[in-house]
Amino acid sequence: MADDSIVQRVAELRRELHYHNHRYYVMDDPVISDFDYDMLLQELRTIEEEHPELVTPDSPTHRIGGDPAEGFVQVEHRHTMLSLGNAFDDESLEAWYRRVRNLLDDADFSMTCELKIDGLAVSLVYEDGVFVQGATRGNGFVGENVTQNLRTIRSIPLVLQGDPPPYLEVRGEVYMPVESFRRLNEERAERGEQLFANPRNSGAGTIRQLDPKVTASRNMQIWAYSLGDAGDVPGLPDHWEALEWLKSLGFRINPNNRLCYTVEEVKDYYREFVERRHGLPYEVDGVVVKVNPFNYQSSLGVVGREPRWAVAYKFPAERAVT
Ligand SMILES: NC(=O)c1cnc(N)c2cc(Br)sc12
Repeated sequence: MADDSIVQRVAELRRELHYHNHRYYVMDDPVISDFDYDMLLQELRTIEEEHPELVTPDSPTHRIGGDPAEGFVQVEHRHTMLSLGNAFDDESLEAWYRRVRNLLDDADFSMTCELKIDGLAVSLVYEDGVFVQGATRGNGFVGENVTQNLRTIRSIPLVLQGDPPPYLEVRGEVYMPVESFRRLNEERAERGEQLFANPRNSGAGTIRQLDPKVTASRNMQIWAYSLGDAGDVPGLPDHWEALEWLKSLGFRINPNNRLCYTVEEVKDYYREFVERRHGLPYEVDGVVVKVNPFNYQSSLGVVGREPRWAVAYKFPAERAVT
């Protein structure tokens, strides 16, 4: 049985490694060298090998879990994963805005503008601040349990910081950075293997294949973009504060998110990113505009599977490069 000093050292190493993991993979702002990080990880691995009774599933040494899965178990989402209505031009964006304003009896309201990431939507469930389940969107009601694959994504926290509630669901988009996609296809071409068509397909394929070691080898990333349900965290007044709170818990939140107060500001944001989109290290296919205050979101509600309080303003389709 390990004595107290070893138990203390293990807890200290885990805290330090989760912290440095957050700094490197979520904040992209490491404060330790790779060598020193590896030394800490190796020290924890050595202790865990000598004291297997100390191993816990959330240990930073256990991101790449067990053997390949036989298949994916289905999971039911506690809160339906909705889809977005689309707008393709300023007129349809303005029509959405007018409809919302009418339904809110001409109240003023702020909106969040967020880049629509061209990846794979996932649901992350945390119990007592520990990552316990990751699932694909599936049909919105039932998805696939891909927990073991998502655990290998370094920008998905295994243990939350701050003071999370006993149950928390977070939604995000996992994606393969463009540079990782290019490198992956280069390697596949050298091996004479079939190439992936685009980062979205290679990212989705990476999450939905059965071997966590393959996922771990492909530098997948995530942008977290909402709570599973605003009701899970009663104290938050609006979506913008929810994003700030998620960031404080250790989630990776897109730095280009912007709070807007008029539809003109939304259009400015959209036009800015029509120009900037191809300079980003990940693919985006539009802007998600959301009514910010949660009380307005709940009074607007959902039609079918689409929230009235959000719209995806899509970027113009581009000529496929043949
Ligand atoms: N920021 C966001 O809300 C966001 C970003 N990227 C996406 N592909 C999606 C999809 C839904 Br549904 S929301 C959302």
